[in-house]
Amino acid sequence: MNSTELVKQIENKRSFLCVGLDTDPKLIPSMFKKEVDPVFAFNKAVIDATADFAVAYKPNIAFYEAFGPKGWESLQKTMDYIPKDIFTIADAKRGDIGNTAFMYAQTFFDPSCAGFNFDSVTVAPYMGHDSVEPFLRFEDKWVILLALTSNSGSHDFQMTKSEDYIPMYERVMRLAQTWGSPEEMMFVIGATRTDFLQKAREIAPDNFFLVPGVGAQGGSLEDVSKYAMNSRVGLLVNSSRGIIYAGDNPAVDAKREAKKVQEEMAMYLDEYYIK
Ligand SMILES: O=c1ccn([C@@H]2O[C@H](COP(=O)(O)O)[C@@H](O)[C@H]2O)c(=O)[nH]1
Repeated sequence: MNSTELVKQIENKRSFLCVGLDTDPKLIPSMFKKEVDPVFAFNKAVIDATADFAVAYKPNIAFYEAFGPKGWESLQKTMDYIPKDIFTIADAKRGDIGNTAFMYAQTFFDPSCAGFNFDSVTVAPYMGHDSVEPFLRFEDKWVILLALTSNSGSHDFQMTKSEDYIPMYERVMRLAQTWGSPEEMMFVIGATRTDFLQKAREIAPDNFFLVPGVGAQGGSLEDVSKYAMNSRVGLLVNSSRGIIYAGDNPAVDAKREAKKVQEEMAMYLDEYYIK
């Protein structure tokens, strides 16, 4: 999916919500446990309940690969079920030397390999340009590079400053913009980093940001919208647990939560989105 299609979808749905499919078999409500594939049955119910309010789905790959072939199969069925006009993110946080990185890219982008056809994959920048470039070889696919993450450990490396006083996350964002255009590269900026949202937008004015950390992690949707929206919206805000585990019945509970977030987003689009 290209950025024009993504922005159009955001405008039509008045939403920049990404629903995280972090499906933990232990947390699936009992009504799904009798199904042949409880993970897929649950995801299907969540997708049915939230597709009107979401512009993206983000299965976190850890929740699927932990269960081997069965998990990969649940992921494949989930991907096949997601409506084709909705953006998809493989939250895999990959990163390795070039030839290995290309294999990872094929895994998620080339349907003739593992069968997946994700729009994007999250990538760790630590190994540098040749570990990211293989993901950029695929047309209309996106790299989502970790920049300033939502966890407390983000201080350990991402905030450290070199002799020129530039924090690591800023160096990553500036250099990575020389590797790929805003049409193929997004950055992960945690919603919990309110104090840096404005700075991140200053560093990368045109890139989309994938923003995890609202909902269960407590980040403010209003601050994200106020400080990081750009003239093409430029935001995909993720909520996983806050939506998918909102109650025992996704058709009611996940729907209610997704609708609530979408309505708040529509308000912020009115207030902060200046084309
Ligand atoms: O900085 C980051 C990068 C990725 N994540 C991922 O996003 C979701 C958040 O889930 P919630 O349940 O809404 O907290 C999850 O898949 C994380 O691995 C992140 O939280 N922070």
